[in-house]
Amino acid sequence: MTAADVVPFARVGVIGAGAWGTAIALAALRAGRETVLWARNPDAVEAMRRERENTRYLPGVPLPPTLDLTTDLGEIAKADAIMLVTPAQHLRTACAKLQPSLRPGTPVVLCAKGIELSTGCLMSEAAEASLPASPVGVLSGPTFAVEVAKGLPTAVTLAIRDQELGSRIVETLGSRSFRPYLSDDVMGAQVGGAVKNVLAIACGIILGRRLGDNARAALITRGLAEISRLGLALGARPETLMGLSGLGDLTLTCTSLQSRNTSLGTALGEGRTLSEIMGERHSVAEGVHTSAALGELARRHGVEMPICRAVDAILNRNADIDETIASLMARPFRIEGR
Ligand SMILES: NC(=O)c1ccc[n+]([C@@H]2O[C@H](COP(=O)([O-])OP(=O)(O)OC[C@H]3O[C@@H](n4cnc5c(N)ncnc54)[C@H](O)[C@@H]3O)[C@@H](O)[C@H]2O)c1
Ligand SMILES: O=P(O)(O)OC[C@H](O)CO
Repeated sequence: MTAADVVPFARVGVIGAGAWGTAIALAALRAGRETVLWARNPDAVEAMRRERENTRYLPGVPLPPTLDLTTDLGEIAKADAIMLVTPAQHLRTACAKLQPSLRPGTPVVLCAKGIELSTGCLMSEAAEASLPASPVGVLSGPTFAVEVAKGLPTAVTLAIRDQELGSRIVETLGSRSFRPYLSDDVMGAQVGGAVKNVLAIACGIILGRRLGDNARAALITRGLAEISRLGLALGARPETLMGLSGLGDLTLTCTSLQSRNTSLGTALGEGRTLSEIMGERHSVAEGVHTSAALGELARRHGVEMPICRAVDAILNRNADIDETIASLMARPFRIEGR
């Protein structure tokens, strides 16, 4: 089958009008699709309709009049393909609310990056349990929402088991500025995106403590080793972990203060407390929850993740930053690659 034979879906529904949901809706519109964006808050929908801007989560980016906005999940369920873009901890509830009106066979593409705290489930595991009649895919990669929303060049991984369906989703979302690469490694496409948020907090701490560029490069590299160990234990393919959703997203997130996880880590490193930082923010920093979920998941699979464990200890068990860094550096010397 050539690209010319692949028929894109006509109508895309996007659940979640945070920064990323809004940016994905704009990418779908730019690709030429009818697009409807769902937000749970009627006042937010009213404000977006009136101002043609998502002033709370994606200020400064105009919303074209062709973007439909709704609070009715029934409207979303009529779409041919659905993008699910709530924060990771709310994904299961969103699936449960969507399920009664969803037509069997409608693909649902998960865009959250994280691990469910209450169960240790990756996003596809949580969604497949709630939506047994829907093919579930994953979209992940190095993607700051504002850049996608403005149409700056971006590439992502789109992973789904059914490759024919995957090709249709690629055609549906792909454009001259948004380039999805198709994969069938659904597990692999999620691991990098979830773990990099925790590693980005660690990189931020290093920035905030002014520990230097060497330390950050070491952390990114050893962090990639942690992603790889966990990914392989969960059945991911190495090339996925080295691709856009793995190495690509790790590189982006750990090297930019645009990242909410990196900037949260920086503030921690500068001496602020987690509750102070969280009290000033309304947008999500997924690494906080995922760091707590990762410990148990890694233990269950016999995987060593010392950097992620250190972030969890600092965020969730009040560990002292300098002592935690000192104990990471005091670990026994190792052979690289093992
Ligand atoms: N922003 C980005 O650049 C970006 C890029 C790629 C992936 N992601 C991922 O997408 C997911 C969403 O991130 P975001 O940037 O859109 O977040 P955001 O902080 O911009 O917005 C959060 C959204 O979640 C909604 N929300 C809060 N509680 C909810 C609940 N109980 N049920 C349903 N919705 C709820 C809010 O109303 C808001 O629309 C995260 O997992 C994030 O890691 C974000
Ligand atoms: O701002 P962050 O840290 O949530 O990162 C956003 C995206 O995941 C980057 O790919």
